[in-house]
Amino acid sequence: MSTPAIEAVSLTKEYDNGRGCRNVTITVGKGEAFGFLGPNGAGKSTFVKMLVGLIHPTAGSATLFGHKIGTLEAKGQMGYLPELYRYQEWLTGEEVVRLHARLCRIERSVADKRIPELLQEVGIGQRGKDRVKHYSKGMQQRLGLACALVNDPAILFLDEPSSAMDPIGRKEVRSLLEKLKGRGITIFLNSHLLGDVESLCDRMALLNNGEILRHGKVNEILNKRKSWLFKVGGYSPVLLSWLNEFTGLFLKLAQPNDISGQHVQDESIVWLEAELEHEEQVGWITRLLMEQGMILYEVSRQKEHLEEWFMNEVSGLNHRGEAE
Ligand SMILES: Nc1ncnc2c1ncn2[C@@H]1O[C@H](COP(=O)(O)OP(=O)(O)OP(=O)(O)O)[C@@H](O)[C@H]1O
Repeated sequence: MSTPAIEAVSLTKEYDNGRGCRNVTITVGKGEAFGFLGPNGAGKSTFVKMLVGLIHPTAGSATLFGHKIGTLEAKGQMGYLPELYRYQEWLTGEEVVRLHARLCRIERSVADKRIPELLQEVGIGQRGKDRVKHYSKGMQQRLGLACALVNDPAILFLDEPSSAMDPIGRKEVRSLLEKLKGRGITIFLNSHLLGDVESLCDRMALLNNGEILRHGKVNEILNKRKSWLFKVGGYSPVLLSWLNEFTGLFLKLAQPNDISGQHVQDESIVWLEAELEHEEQVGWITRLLMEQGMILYEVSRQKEHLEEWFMNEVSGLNHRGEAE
């Protein structure tokens, strides 16, 4: 088996106040995109800061491509966009990226070619000669992405990479990340933008109060809940109770906002929703509905989105977050 991009074993950072993150064990394969989710204060940034060598773990260990975290060998493999970034506002965008290139010991001729390309790629190609103090927050975040990419990293750590951007900027960053993933770069993404995690990441972990609560493949996690919708005519509440009693399932009326963009005019036409274990049950229900004289207009599978999954997972949890 090839060396994983990240291997963390019981990685722990306990701050003096007892907060931080505890016992995080994960493996991220080369070329994978990994999403790290959790409510505010769950410990996501703390974990990333340990991996990039900014803070020392209080217990456990981790490697990047087989190199111990914190070593030059590990740092040489990575690019990092911190959550709270701040660049020298008296420098121009180009100069900031050049400074990062020098810190990474990149030859001048290579940097000369790469810097304008990178600025172009992150969408501030026309503004490279402007001083950072004239950049908007979104442009500074784009600049941060260019800095993170300057050493052509094998792994990219991104802590909320588009938090300062408008919807257009976020969309552009999403496509850039898709492109980088396509080039084989491993991506570790801390994000509250669950749609981005859903579309980009292969696997994910959910952190709460510093500990991993769930982890796994994004599509497997989202496929676990198998909800189906049946659009039927000739509905009556009596028929619904009979159906539930007969099948032992829990069919219910779907709320209109569960079915985005679908408007039903006629009140005798409704959407029924059921969570089914097996796909064969769809045929069975369909037959029963028709046998009871209902008209079946449509059957569709309701895909759960990461947003709903996240809300279900964290609701009711005792989340310490930022509370005292
Ligand atoms: N230097 C520090 N000293 C003490 N406590 C800290 C320190 N840095 C973070 N914490 C606390 O550790 C916990 C985890 O913080 P962290 O920033 O890692 O969370 P996060 O999941 O990244 O949050 P967010 O989504 O808001 O960025 C929080 O309770 C935070 O207040």
